[in-house]
Amino acid sequence: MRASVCSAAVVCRRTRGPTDGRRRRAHRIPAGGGKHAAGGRNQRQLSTESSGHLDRSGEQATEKQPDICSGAAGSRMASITEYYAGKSVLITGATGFMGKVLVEKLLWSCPNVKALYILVRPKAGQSMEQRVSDMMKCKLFDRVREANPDFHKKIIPISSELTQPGLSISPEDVEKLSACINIVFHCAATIRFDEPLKHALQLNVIATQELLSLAQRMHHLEAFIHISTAYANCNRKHIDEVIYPPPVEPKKLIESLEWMDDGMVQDITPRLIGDRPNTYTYTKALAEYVVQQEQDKLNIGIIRPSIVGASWQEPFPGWIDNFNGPSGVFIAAGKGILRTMRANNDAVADLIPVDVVVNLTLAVGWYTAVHRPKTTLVYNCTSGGINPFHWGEIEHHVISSFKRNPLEQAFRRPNANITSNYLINQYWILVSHKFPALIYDLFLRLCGQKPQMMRIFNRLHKAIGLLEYFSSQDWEWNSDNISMLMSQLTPEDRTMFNFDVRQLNWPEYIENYCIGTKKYVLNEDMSDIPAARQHLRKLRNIRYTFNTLLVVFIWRVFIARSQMARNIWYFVVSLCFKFLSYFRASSTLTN
Ligand SMILES: CCCCCCCCCCCCCCCCCCCC(=O)SCCNC(=O)CCNC(=O)[C@H](O)C(C)(C)COP(=O)(O)OP(=O)(O)OC[C@H]1O[C@@H](n2cnc3c(N)ncnc32)[C@H](O)[C@@H]1OP(=O)(O)O
Ligand SMILES: NC(=O)C1=CN([C@@H]2O[C@H](COP(=O)(O)OP(=O)(O)OC[C@H]3O[C@@H](n4cnc5c(N)ncnc54)[C@H](OP(=O)(O)O)[C@@H]3O)[C@@H](O)[C@H]2O)C=CC1
Repeated sequence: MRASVCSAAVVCRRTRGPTDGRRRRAHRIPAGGGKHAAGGRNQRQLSTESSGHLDRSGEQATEKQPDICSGAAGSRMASITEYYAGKSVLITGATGFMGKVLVEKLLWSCPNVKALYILVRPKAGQSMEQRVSDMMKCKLFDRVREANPDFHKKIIPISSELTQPGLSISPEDVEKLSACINIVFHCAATIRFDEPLKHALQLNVIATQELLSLAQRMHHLEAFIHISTAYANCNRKHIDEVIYPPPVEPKKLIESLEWMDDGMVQDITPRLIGDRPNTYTYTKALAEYVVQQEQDKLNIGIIRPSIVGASWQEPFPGWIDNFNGPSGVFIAAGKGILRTMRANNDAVADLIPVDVVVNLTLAVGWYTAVHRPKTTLVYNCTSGGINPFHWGEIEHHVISSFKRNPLEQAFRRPNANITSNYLINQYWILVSHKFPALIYDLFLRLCGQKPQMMRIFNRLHKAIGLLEYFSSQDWEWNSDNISMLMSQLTPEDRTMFNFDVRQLNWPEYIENYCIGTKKYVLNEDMSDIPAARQHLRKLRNIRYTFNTLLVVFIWRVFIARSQMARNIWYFVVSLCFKFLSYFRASSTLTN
């Protein structure tokens, strides 16, 4: 029994589980027809688990798993903060967008967490140590740094390249992790939509399998939390909190791809992914299945966030550090480059702030470890069913926000036209993207510079093409498990680990999101806004002048070629003249 696990909770052995008061009141959680009963797992696995987890080689781990539960009447569950006190946590993908926010929130809200082990690889000429040190200097960690300047001592980097056998973790590190880790959060993945299948499979599926094997060697593991995506099953319109049968048995796919060269894999990829739009969603679906396969040996929770956006509240509103998902679209629109896109104005834009996902993740870690649900619980972390907001509304708020807080050196004034009609979109691409790009590149050539706008648009069209699948249709996610989890939290936890998106004010969120892209992705200074506004005014005047010249030019061409155009022109001019004379005469009379 580990007294340090939590001060207020009753710490009890698993063998006591089923007879324990709170556990007997098993939660029946509706999840797409499947029944999950918290506590039931104890009964089912009593004989194995009361004598410790089996490791991969079948040897029994020496120590029994501690279990926290509310036992006798009058005792209470550990709060989330209390639960993480004294715990050692393993995080993959900690250098990524979501991982960083998870690390920050753990350090902030669970200051007594014992250690955060993070799997990191050297990258882009930077050593693992250098990367972690840079990460901790990031503005995201300001409040943590202020509260505890030594916070970095809790972060223990472990060198790991997830695509390598055994995750390329040294035997010493494996020993270390096996001995101390209590909770695993698996966030690492390739989230690229154009990832070759072999690589996506390697990282999203095989690395997950490797991590699960490592987890089984951890003597004190209480929960394994896997981050999936709400779009893993985007080939369905209604998505329950269940794991659907995989499109193919992962083991068979892995074996088949092993002997194929890259060209062959590329050829069969469309056939394999079928009605999914990319290798990302396909491999994430396979990963869910792979994770679920271990549910008899591990306490597992799966979180499926939808489109993860900037932070809503924590550590401050609008934190974002990448171009993924909608962020790149917002920036391109704010720069006045992107002016048309295929999206359904009336479809729900299922954005979810990153801090909501992280708060839910920590709550799921707590719930999975403390309640030990009988089977893997899936949490659809979405906003559309609870507080819907639509792409048309997003477009309106993004554009108006960037007009109020413009980005520096915009190409054109922000203005957008989203449509679900292919032909209309093609028309606007021609008129609003290609034509201005051609003119600008011509201008650059005349100035002796290298043309660049057409190249930028080609890249943008490729990126947008990959996103349109998600912005052109609606999905409906069941989120009963989220509601169930919320009902399990104390009022304090509900505030500190807030994942209730009913409170989210979308226009305010979008405004902060746009400002966040300016400040943290583009590193632009807010003090430059007056100059940026001045630049937009200049662009507007250029546009008016250009439009006027264009009309005059076209009209001149018509007049030169058509008698009818000349007649209309004389008629309009004489009409204007008559009006002017009339107004002059009437104003002379009144004076
Ligand atoms: C008309 C305007 C109206 C505005 C309002 C309407 C809004 C509609 C928005 C619709 C958005 C829909 C979003 C749906 C997202 C669904 C998400 C599903 C949820 C998930 O589970 S996963 C997370 C999402 N994943 C992604 O978003 C990844 C997508 N990205 C890619 O797959 C690749 O990046 C891409 C697009 C294929 C490009 O590849 P490549 O050309 O190789 O470029 P790199 O990625 O290597 O990037 C090079 C360099 O450029 C930067 N970059 C990337 N994207 C952009 C961008 N859009 N604009 C500017 N710069 C960009 C990137 O950071 C790299 O910079 P470095 O400095 O690192 O070199
Ligand atoms: N962003 C989104 O909109 C959504 C994300 N998700 C899921 O959330 C999770 C986190 O996503 P997000 O933070 O946005 O993704 P990021 O791309 O920002 O982060 C990915 C993380 O995985 C790590 N990683 C990738 N390849 C390797 C490798 N070969 N070896 C070691 N580490 C590696 C990256 O490390 P490095 O820094 O070294 O590259 C990085 O830390 C993913 O599982 C994703 O599927 C789900 C729904 C939406």
